[in-house]
Amino acid sequence: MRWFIFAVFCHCLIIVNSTIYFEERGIHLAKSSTTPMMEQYYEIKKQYPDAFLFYRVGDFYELFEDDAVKGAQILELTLTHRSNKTENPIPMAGVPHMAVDNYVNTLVEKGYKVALCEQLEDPKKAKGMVKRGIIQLVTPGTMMNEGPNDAKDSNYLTSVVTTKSGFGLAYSDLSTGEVYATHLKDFAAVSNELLSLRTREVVYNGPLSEKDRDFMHKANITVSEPVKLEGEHAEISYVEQSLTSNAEKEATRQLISYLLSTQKRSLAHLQIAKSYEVNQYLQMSHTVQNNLELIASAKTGKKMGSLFWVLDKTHTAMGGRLLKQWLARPLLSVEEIEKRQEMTQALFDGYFTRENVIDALKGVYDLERLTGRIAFGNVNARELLQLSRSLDAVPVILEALKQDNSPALNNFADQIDPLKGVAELISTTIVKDPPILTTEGGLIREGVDAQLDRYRDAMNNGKKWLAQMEVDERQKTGIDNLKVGYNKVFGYYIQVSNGNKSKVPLDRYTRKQTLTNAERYITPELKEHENLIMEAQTRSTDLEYDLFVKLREEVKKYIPALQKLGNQLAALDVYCGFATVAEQNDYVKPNFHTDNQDISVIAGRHPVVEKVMTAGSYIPNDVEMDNGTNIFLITGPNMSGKSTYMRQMALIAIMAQVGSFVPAEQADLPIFDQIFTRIGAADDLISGQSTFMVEMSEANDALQYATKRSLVLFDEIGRGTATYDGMALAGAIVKYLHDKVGAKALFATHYHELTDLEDSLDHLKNIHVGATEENGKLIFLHKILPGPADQSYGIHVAQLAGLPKAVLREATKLLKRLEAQGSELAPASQQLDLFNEPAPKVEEPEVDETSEAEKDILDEISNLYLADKTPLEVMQLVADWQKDLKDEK
Ligand SMILES: Nc1ncnc2c1ncn2[C@@H]1O[C@H](COP(=O)(O)OP(=O)(O)OP(=O)(O)O)[C@@H](O)[C@H]1O
Repeated sequence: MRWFIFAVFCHCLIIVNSTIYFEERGIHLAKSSTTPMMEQYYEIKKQYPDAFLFYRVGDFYELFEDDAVKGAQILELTLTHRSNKTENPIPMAGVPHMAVDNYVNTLVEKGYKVALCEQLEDPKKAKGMVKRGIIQLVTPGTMMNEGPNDAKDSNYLTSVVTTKSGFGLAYSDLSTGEVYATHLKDFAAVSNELLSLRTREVVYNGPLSEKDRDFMHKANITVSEPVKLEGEHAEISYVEQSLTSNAEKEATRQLISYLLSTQKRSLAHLQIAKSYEVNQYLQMSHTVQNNLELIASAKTGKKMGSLFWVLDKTHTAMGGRLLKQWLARPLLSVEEIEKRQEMTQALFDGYFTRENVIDALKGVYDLERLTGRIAFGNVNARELLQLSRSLDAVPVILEALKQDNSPALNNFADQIDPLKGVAELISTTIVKDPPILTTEGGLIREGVDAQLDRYRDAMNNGKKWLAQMEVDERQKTGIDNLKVGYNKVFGYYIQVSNGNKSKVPLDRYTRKQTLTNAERYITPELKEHENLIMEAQTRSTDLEYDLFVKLREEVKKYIPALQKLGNQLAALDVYCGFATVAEQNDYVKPNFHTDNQDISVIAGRHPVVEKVMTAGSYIPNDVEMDNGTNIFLITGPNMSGKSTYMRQMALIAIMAQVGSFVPAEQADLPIFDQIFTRIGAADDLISGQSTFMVEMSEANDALQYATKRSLVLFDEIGRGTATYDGMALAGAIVKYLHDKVGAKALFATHYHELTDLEDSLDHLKNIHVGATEENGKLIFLHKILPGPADQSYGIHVAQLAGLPKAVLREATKLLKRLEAQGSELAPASQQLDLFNEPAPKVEEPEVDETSEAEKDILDEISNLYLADKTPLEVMQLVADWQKDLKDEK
């Protein structure tokens, strides 16, 4: 903090007289409007026109011109001018170099890029202008510092290339070095992938239409130009080695080229790209994932209330990130799912094993990101120690896994290399509690390097000599409180309080500094020893840094092994979490069958809804879709639990295919290939479509792309338009799903007329959510029952919501009248046949039965200004109205 205040103070001095500041550093301001320093600045800025240029001057990074104006506003910096002498002063703002990360994060979080320009030589040794250059371009997709983001979030940079047959797409999280590549047919698939990955930045080689640009802007994705790199790059050939598709290779090369050119260093942690196909996993569009609230609540955008919130019992950031990846890409292969299930089951059964593993995992740091920092060259000694402590936890984990009698756990342990050598190397080199800075010594243990030990001896001897000098000088001078001290400006000195000044032997002592209460002196001997100590200190600090770098380089060799270990521990963390959640929430292991698409879930629950309710109050429900039933048409009052029931089915399917246990007493499931939803009124703000348009496009997606192996959830389709339109569309959609698609579908509706479809559609079954009326009050049973609902209770729900009584009375009257007219106009059978014939033209119903007297009274009431009346007058008025009404009858 003190340093920070000092730095800010210094910067103020610069602002007061920047000319002195620059001249002190040997930067002479030219009389003309452009100085050599500014010329250098403009030269560098020219290469990075779309980035904020942070230009290092001494202890500050300076922003100039527009960057300064804009930066000062965003970062709340003081905007000043570089020189008040020139006619056109240059706007300038600065940030202390020690605090630069925060400022860079803020800008990059907002979608900007930052070019960090460093002094590439020691300003004191520089002849003329200090050499400067860009050491890194920080962009939204390459940000490594943990900003406000959760450590459990990945930060992806995605590269997209257009090819003859479609698109190649590759993405990477620079902090962990993971790389994935795929190829896609159309831009819609690309957009969906970008949104699902929550990518922050896309490097794209093709032209963008106005619409696509708008999409990127709304989705908060920064679009960057590809960079062509000269020459061969080991990283590129390493990463792309296992790719076969040209589109994927091209996208990967473009990705790595961009990373290398922005980071300006070798990136030894980039991993071999993993090729994937979107249809290798259970496919869900970004909207479906959002609607089902897999990672975040749709309302708040926060973790709480999502499936991730329920399932995330991980203890490492790596585990959290992996769980998110798994939830977005559930598996299709029963074999692979069952492998995950075996691990979950074994940890579920082995309580003590799990507890021991979890205890050890709590001591494991983010190995994936630590390895990233090692490769990047910005790891410090404390982080290396974190790595070694994490590695110390591995033997404990292995012992726990090996002692368990589960073959799955034993096998898992056999695959793990604890990298003991790395842990030992670090812990025997680095001291127990090293400083954050790597350049000021105090990092390396004694006994590691003989030369370093010699320097340290020299320093210690020197210090001993100083202590002895203090004793000797006290004796010689008779000054009891004489002290030998040290400060950064004057070095070692002898301090004598003012009261003893007269005893100072001025023939030997030279006065150096006067304080209020004391004087400070030096002697030639003192300076001689100071030189010896200082030299030993500088040399030992330099040597320590070299030894540290050597250690870092040594650890670098283990990066692939460390990444593999990080992955294994992350998976183990997720399995332990699955087992814990299953135990705490009473989940069961689902079974899969691949010969048919029958669903049998006994006493299923919604994992999130049950979690926010008081224990035991959630009513479990079955989903039995067999014997050729493909569609459940669900009716029932609002608020009874239709949506919950449908979502519950989808979440159970996803949890099952991820390898988790599920909230049910028993679950026998098929493998779903895709999930489609049309749920609620979650407006799709990114596509800029109207609510009804979104509703129809989502319905269209399902009708076009769903297969017999898909799960479709349609909630109140058609309600976004006029009743008959909506009903007609809903009916037609059900029929199409039934006749042409054959997917498993849950279809909730308020159009009771649709329930008659059961008679004509063999694979459709009516079910409803039970409710009863007691003393005029609606009681929700939340229980799924066979057959259609008898009425919709909409008005009861409106009553629960507290609508004015007058509205409820009027609605009830209208309803009765409409029901009566409905049966007159079209007998039930005819109404239900709506989908085979054009909608009957309905005469506007006559709804106004109010008598003249009633109308007059209502008029009077609405115009009555109560503040003008006394209570007695009001009573009189009411009596008059009663009389009028009686008279009319
Ligand atoms: N099985 C259940 N057990 C207990 N409570 C439930 C159950 N299902 C739903 N609920 C409760 O009822 C509320 C409303 O459920 P839901 O939104 O699913 O109703 P809905 O029938 O879809 O309503 P609408 O037709 O108005 O959309 C839930 O938020 C939950 O509190």
